Amino acid sequence: MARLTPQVRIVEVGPRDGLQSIKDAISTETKVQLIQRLHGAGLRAIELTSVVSPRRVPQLADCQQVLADPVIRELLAADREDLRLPVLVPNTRGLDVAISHGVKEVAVFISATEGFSKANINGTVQQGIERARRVARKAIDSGIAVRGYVSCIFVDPYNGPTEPSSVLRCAKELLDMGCYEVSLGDTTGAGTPAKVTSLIRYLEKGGILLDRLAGHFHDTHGQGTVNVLQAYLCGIRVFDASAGGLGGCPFAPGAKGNVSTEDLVFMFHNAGIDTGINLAELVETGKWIADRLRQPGSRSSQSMRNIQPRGRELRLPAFRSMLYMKKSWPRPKPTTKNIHFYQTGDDIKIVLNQPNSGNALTKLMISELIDCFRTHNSNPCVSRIILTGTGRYFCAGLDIPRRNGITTQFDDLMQLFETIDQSPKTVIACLNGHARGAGAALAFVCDRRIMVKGATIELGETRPKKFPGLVYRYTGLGWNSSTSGLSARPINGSELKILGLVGEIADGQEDLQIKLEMYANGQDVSEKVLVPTATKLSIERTGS
Ligand SMILES: CC(C)(COP(=O)([O-])OP(=O)([O-])OC[C@H]1O[C@@H](n2cnc3c(N)ncnc32)[C@H](O)[C@@H]1OP(=O)([O-])[O-])[C@@H](O)C(=O)NCCC(=O)NCCSC(=O)C[C@@](C)(O)CC(=O)[O-]
Repeated sequence: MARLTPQVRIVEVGPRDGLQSIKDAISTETKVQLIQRLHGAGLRAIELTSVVSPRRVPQLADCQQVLADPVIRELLAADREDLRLPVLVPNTRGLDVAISHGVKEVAVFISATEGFSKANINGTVQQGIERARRVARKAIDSGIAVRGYVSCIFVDPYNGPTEPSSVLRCAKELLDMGCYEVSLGDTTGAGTPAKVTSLIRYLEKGGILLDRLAGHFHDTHGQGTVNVLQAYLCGIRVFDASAGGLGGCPFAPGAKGNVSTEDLVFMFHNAGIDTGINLAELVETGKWIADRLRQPGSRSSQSMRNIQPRGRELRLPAFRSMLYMKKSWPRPKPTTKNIHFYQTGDDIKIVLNQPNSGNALTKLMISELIDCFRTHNSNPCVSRIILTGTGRYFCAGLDIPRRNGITTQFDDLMQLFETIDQSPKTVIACLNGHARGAGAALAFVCDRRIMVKGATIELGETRPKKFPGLVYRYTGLGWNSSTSGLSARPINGSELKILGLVGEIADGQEDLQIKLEMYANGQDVSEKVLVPTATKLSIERTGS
């Protein structure tokens, strides 16, 4: 059995499936721009068009102009393994046209059912298989990759329910003829999660490997995303989708658009599963094309138009916990010497990286942190910001060079605290080690805290001035006898947990990462740590 990875690959079919059944003429320029924007949003598999009978699909009659456009030619010429730009072809004639434009991948398509096969390609299922085999043979001989579709996996619009054995037969034929992957087309959108599970299990038992399958769900009954989720849970990792939820086959009456790419990306990112796609740019593109074609667009783009990006309102904790798995934190983002930052899904992790000085905050570090928070505070695709450090300290306080007084640094620090406090995201301090003075206040400015066992927090002040004063403001605690004792001594995690100031205590650094992920996923979150933000309280300087 193939080893399953959490990552998914999304194949954007908007420029072909999304547009093919739209009646009003769409200019070649708009089609090219759509492809360009999708590529710009991070999509790395885009079905460009189809080379089919222009009488049958008039909307794509300009396929050759699309392929000959300089923008598309440049994309096709790019020698990049991570970029797949298939073109749908029904026969070797279509393949020849595709090859003449430098296309490196084609998609062949057959139906599992006779009624749709006749309507779609004017031939039987068997004739469709033979045509596809001729295309695949010639393509592979010419060094062109071939992807395959099986349509009507659940229901045929003319014949009714589909026999799973026909789907199995077609999938096997496509793989045998050399398709590297078979996309299962729920052409009519009749699928439900139960049907999805049952068919995938059936195909698996029939000898088809899950990593050779993709899901292609239409959203006729609003089941698109839930079918994708179900297929994901069954082990499928490749999904076709269309920006703006456009689409449908002109030969499948009643069928609606493909599941929208924005909704899939939104769902996967909320589950901590990276797609490599920039959701904000994708939403813009989905809105742009839907508006141009006077279509309603995807649910995600409709809701994200009016977003008040209070991170936690965008989260779907149930999905996150259903799909819980250990995350990787890939690709260090442009980073400075002092601060590293990483992104996975909708989470940003900021790591203070000056372990030799206990991550004490220099003027430069404070300004870098302010920039970093400002950038992510305004990004609607980020839900949580996690602040942590390397070494024995989370943060040992302020690093004040002799020649500078504390005053300028304190002003900067206040600005940082204000920026964090006013962040619309959920900010979690993940205390990898001790926090002292300004470092302790930094932890308390965050919405939530988790810490490693053995770490302590020490404000280093005995009077409600400066850092203790800030802490009481940010946490909403009053200066009373039970909390005033926090100021003068190192306090351990257990004590802070009793006071409701820390959500979780981890047994070690590895456990801290696991607890962080579970905590961020909304698992076992105590309401006690959802402290009120200080923006409701006035932030005053409490002394210098
Ligand atoms: C399959 C054929 C070509 C058979 O076509 P045919 O009707 O059997 O007759 P033909 O082979 O003699 O060709 C008919 C006309 O098409 C021309 N022709 C023939 N081939 C080409 C070509 N490659 N490029 C451009 N033109 C072509 C050919 O020259 C002739 O022109 P005419 O003499 O009428 O002026 C035709 O029925 C056809 O093009 N059907 C369109 C199929 C289609 O695009 N369907 C939608 C895509 S499939 C889909 O949506 C499902 C999927 C993949 O998304 C997954 C899912 O959701 O399930």
